[in-house]
Amino acid sequence: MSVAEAGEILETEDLSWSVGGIHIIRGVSLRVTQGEFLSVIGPNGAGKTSLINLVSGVVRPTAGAIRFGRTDITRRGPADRAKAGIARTFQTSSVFLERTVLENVRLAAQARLGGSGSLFRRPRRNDRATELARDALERSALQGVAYKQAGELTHADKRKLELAILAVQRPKLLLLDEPTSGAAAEEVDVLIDIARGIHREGNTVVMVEHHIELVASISDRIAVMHNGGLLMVDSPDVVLSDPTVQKAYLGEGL
Ligand SMILES: Nc1ncnc2c1ncn2[C@@H]1O[C@H](COP(=O)(O)OP(=O)(O)OP(=O)(O)O)[C@@H](O)[C@H]1O
Repeated sequence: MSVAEAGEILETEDLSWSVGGIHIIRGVSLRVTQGEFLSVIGPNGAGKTSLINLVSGVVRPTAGAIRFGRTDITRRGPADRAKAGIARTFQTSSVFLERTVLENVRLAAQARLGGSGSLFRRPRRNDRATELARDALERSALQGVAYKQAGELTHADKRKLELAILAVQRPKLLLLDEPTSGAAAEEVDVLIDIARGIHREGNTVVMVEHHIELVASISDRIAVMHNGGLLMVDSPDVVLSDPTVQKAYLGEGL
């Protein structure tokens, strides 16, 4: 059965990445199902961000393959992968700091709707892109700062804006690398709720995140990384009750 028939949107096969003779990712074979919320956990330096970098095309593997649907994307660059429908959080280049929050999300909406050379025209109150943008702002708890310049936002609001921009793009696969990092405790739940909302709209999400309880509450499956390899991939219940995982998160190391 092909990957697409099995309902898988992403498959990494024996994926490895070395830099200067150091093995950072070691033989990771992972399958992500269409519509799934998969979280990636693991100790600092386990290789979680590197895996996201490999899938989004920021770095190229030294061995192994990556398939997106039926297509082998192993040798494709990040722009090509983005076009194919893979989006990730850290693409700060998609945030225009001197434009308002609403304009930023509206530009993303307009790009999705097939806007061409008119991206910078003045937003009209009732056009479709503005409607989509307002909706995304509401779901991301950003209505109150819609007319603020993106560069003036608090850290947490910037993270919300990144999520709102991604949400409005409706990517086929959304890669979230620690969407709550640097956010104050009271904002963490809000950010995770936004991620949950994006998933509920039918998006496939792969999220790297340190807040284990939140990860467990939101994920269909959890992948545990350690030392560049994949330790296990299973349901939150199975993963969190695993003695090795418990040991790792109690700080005793593996
Ligand atoms: N470009 C690079 N060159 C050399 N080493 C790198 C490079 N990128 C990552 N590493 C190393 O690879 C290892 C894995 O890093 P990575 O950032 O993927 O881990 P992580 O699981 O995301 O960690 P954290 O939870 O701390 O963000 C680390 O030891 C890191 O120093």
